[in-house]
Amino acid sequence: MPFDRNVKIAPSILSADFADFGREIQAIEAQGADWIHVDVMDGHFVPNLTFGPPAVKAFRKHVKTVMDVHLMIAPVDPYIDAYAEAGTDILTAHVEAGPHTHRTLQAIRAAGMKAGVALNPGTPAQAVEHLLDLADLVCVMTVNPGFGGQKFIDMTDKVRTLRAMIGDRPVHIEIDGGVTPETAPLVVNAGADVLVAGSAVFKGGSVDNPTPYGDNIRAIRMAATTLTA
Ligand SMILES: O=C(CO)[C@@H](O)[C@H](O)COP(=O)(O)O
Ligand SMILES: [Fe+2]
Repeated sequence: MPFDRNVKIAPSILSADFADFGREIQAIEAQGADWIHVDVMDGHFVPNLTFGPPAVKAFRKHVKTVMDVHLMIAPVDPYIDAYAEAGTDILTAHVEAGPHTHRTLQAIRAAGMKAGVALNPGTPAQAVEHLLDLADLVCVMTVNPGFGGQKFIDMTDKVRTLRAMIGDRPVHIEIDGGVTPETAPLVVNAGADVLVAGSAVFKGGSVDNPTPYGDNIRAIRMAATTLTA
């Protein structure tokens, strides 16, 4: 698969109807989602609990695009094979989740997935500098992880630093948290190419009325690709 530098919108199903994931995934893909973002939380690394490998495997049956799994768990390594087996395309682990992220990223690739590394807002870009040859994606958190619907924390300078560090390597920069048509241009202008959005995509719509999902995705994409440098 050639490296895609265009802006991609990855709706987070954390904001979907938890009783209807299959139809929600179908609806957002039909409405223009590029990737599907799945937030895995363990109630330990973050103060919230969501899904594990069996649920992710069930989502896979509905995902036709790219399944982007964001692990907010510690430890990570014992679960890597289960997420590969569940059909994950991109598996992202936090650099704060353990002392051996280098080994974790190697194991993710060895299991046949693309490897991502995420940074909390308080973690500097330099924390992942030594990992850039092992990563396909760097996820810059623009909220403290654990919940959808939080206010965007401006990490524009970190994104710019990372894009310069990455240079010509084929590494995506994903932004996660508080992405809206107002905040998207800031981070895309700084070098991000993947925008996770939960509340801003799902607001106003439902599986029986999915048109607002498409309107919301288009509004973010339009704002993000109309740059004001
Ligand atoms: O990883 C997380 C939160 O920890 C995210 O993926 C959120 O689910 C994004 O939600 P919004 O901030 O877009 O509502
Ligand atoms: Fe996420």
